[in-house]
Amino acid sequence: MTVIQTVPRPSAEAQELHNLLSSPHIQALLSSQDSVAQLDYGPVLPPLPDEMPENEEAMRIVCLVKNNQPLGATIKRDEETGEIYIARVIHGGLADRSGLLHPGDLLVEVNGNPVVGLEPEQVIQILINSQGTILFKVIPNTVYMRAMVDYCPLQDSSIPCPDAGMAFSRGDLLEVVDQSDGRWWQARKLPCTVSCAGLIPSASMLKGKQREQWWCQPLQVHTCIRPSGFRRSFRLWRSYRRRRQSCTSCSPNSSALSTPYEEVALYQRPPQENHRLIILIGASGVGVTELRKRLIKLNPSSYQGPVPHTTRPIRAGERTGREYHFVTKELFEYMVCNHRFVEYGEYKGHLYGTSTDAIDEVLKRGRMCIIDVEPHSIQPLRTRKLKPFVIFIKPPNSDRLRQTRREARIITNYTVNRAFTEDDFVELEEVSLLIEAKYKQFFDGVLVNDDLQDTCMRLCSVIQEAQNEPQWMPVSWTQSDNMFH
Ligand SMILES: Nc1ncnc2c1ncn2[C@@H]1O[C@H](COP(=O)(O)OP(=O)(O)OP(=O)(O)O)[C@@H](O)[C@H]1O
Repeated sequence: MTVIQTVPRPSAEAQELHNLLSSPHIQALLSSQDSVAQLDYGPVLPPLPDEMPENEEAMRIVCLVKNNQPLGATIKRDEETGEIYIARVIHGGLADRSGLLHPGDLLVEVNGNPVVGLEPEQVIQILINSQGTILFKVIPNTVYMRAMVDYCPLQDSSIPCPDAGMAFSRGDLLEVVDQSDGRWWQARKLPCTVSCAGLIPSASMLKGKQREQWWCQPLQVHTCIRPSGFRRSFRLWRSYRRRRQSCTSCSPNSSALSTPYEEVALYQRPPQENHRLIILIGASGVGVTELRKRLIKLNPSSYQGPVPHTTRPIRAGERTGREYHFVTKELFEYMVCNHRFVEYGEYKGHLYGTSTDAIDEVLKRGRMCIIDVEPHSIQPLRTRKLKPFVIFIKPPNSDRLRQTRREARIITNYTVNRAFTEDDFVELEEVSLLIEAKYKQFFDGVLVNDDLQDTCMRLCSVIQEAQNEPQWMPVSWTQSDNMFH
């Protein structure tokens, strides 16, 4: 406009341009553009506090600009702990529109004032007294769950919007960010790569689906793993294994109807607490016994296996409590009736078994107890007391498996000790896939047993991490005694 004004005789086009630019609409548009370009809009949010909490993810800092509207959230006090929680978020209110405050969030500070122990009225007074902006520090009510089933939104006709759904498979760690809807939750998969959450069915919804499926199927698909695929060796403490031929996958209380999500929390074992039980799982012949043996040999003062019980007569050179606990048949059967065994079986007319007491004995001595069990024995061992850490031992790829086991010997029947055959390898690979498919939700770690020495070292460090670093485990294992009966 300035340039046009300085032209002595502007053309018709220049005149028209001048008229256009001086119209009120264009003037308003230009003025807005200038304000935005100069960041000339307010109010200005204060900078984030310097002292950020160490665990940044755990704490959320919410800054809201106070206007004439109410905040649109109610708070409540936990009478036992004195903690203040967001009770409700009123739809359409300031808090709701911010999307940053949710029911169940723990309120830590309001404008720098710690609120724990205060009466809700006192907290409200702080809000009333504050001017301009309000700074909240909250611990979000995030729930972490381990998926115990597989889910695919594209195969679910009941999902309101399949594109908004999130697929997950057993063992995945889910951060559930919204449980306000009884049927559809919102969650992210961890470790989180996308910030946008997806829809997943709620626990009750998924349970309903499982029940429906179970009753609708005319015949249950037989998914059990051939018993012959399990441990075949007949060595010392596990010689009883062969008699275990149960099929647990086809019974109604199998994983098909188990809880679809397991709430988990990060837990660090306090140094004074017993070590976690280490469970090794793997297809027969993959090297579980070998690894376990090597680990114990490497550091016998740290690692130990439980001493099994047997009814077979004691032999010369053996000592009760060392090779076995030698007991009578009556005592053994009494222990079976009282569920004292993790696993037991019969071999050549004698009973053999691993008892929970034998595991406790190792743990009480301050050592790490390493056991290997059939996969279906994992579930009964998953207790708050033992806090088991399950490591799945996997074979390497086909070529490496055959290469590395060229010199290896397997004990297949009684005392026969022979080289691996092609059939052994095929069976090992098949069974390994089946175990992984059916039990992977229970695995805390997976190790590929390629080079033996290398696997042994990795096993060692995984176990150290399991004992000394925070790990995800069921919330029920982490709660204090008075909350958990
Ligand atoms: N990484 C490896 N490289 C070479 N040989 C291995 C490796 N891991 C294990 N082996 C050998 O393979 C054979 C079978 O291993 P192991 O006895 O530990 O199997 P397992 O998983 O305990 O099965 P089972 O209970 O049926 O005996 C053993 O001779 C062992 O030394």
